[in-house]
Amino acid sequence: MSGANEGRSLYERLGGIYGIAGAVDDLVDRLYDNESANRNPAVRQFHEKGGHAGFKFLVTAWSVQETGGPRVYPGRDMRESHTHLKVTEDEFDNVYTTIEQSLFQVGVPKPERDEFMAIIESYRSMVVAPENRDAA
Ligand code: HEM
Repeated sequence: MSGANEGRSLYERLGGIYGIAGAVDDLVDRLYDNESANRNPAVRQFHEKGGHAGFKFLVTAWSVQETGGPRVYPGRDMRESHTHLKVTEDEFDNVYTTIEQSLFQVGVPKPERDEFMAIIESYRSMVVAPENRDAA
């Protein structure tokens, strides 16, 4: 017997554009208000510039593409867009947990949450600055 999810991409199981955009809407609002994230001066400076709507668009498009949806992401790659922020492992963990909270908040079931979080984890080494990386 085949499972209910057989053949359906993570993108489809997350509810496509509407589902993903809804989760990112919640996530970006949390991140902009996240005091721990804002302790990083470069992150705070970016957040103080505003631009929530554009950032939501970029993160939605990235997530759509990464989960097997249409290739719509027009932004920079993960290394290029984070190098200047000098992200630490702790800061990555903080954002990771915030993403998980948003997925939970908008009702994404555990298997899809776990699958999405594995994608996020796979980008850790590109987002955390080389000088801040824990020895493997
Ligand atoms: C795997 C985890 C992450 C993903 C998928 C992600 C995704 C993105 C995307 C799609 C962009 C836009 C790229 C562009 O401008 O073309 C971006 C930029 C940015 N990210 Fe992340 N991010 C991650 C982790 C983090 C972490 C851990 C932090 C902070 C601690 C962070 C803070 C920022 C900031 C401040 C920008 C704007 C940089 C600028 O334009 O000056 N991100 N991220």
